[in-house]
Amino acid sequence: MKSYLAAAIQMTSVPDLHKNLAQAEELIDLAVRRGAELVGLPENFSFMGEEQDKLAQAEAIARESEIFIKTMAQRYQVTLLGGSFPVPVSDTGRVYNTTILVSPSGEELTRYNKVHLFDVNVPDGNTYRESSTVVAGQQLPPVHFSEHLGNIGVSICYDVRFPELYRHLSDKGTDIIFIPAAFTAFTGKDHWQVLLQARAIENTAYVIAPAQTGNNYGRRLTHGHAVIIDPWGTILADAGDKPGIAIAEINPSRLEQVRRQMPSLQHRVFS
Ligand SMILES: O=C(O)CNC(=O)[C@H](CS)NC(=O)CCC(=O)C(=O)O
Repeated sequence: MKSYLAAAIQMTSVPDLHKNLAQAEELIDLAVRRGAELVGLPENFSFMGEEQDKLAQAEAIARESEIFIKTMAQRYQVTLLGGSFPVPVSDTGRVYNTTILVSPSGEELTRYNKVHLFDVNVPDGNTYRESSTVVAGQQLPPVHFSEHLGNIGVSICYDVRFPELYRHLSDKGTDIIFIPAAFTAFTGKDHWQVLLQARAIENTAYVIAPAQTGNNYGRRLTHGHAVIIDPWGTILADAGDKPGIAIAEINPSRLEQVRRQMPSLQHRVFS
């Protein structure tokens, strides 16, 4: 594993596929011009809108999102996480909430369907029923083993509240955890940073968390603050609340140093 720059992209995705893909390419271009070799897009990067609109356009969103991710990875010669996008599940009328990691040659390295669905009545009065349109994934997320970039584990948004998923990634040797998200503004202000730092600290791993921000559609407000966090829990970069990027160095000697200073993974009793 070498030292390199990684970027977490922050977007305000709207109910317009082509607008979102154009915004995503601009931000990938920015990240690459600043030297990033590993880049992540947020959850639902290619479409944020009413659930019924998303379902109606799911075939096109799925097809174009996947082509877009592979084309961008090749065009910009980066390893790219396609945050998440809907993928129709036959005979259900619903979709998976899916993320893929793609190599600079356009090859799919890993694929994961979000396991934990956001069915929550948020105290601000908004109700979320992700399971009404999304089929839950049935498999733990995969880890991609990379000689150059380190071992990369993936997850999506609401997963961040379930530490057992990350302990699984950690057991598989994960050095870098992706957590692309579209956190609500209401929960995000109190929980987002704390949860991300906890996942980084308890697994002594880097966390790369691309995010949605601002007013996506209707009354949907997302929290922003795409971040990159080091294995000590220090926030290395924060994209604030406007579309943009958080960019920071992923450094194997820092990883090794923190794992030496805080060997908690070696002190587990119940494993
Ligand atoms: O809403 C959309 O348009 C797209 N879908 C999402 O943004 C997903 C599923 S509803 N959001 C989350 O999982 C938020 C979790 C969260 O905010 C928390 O855990 O507090």
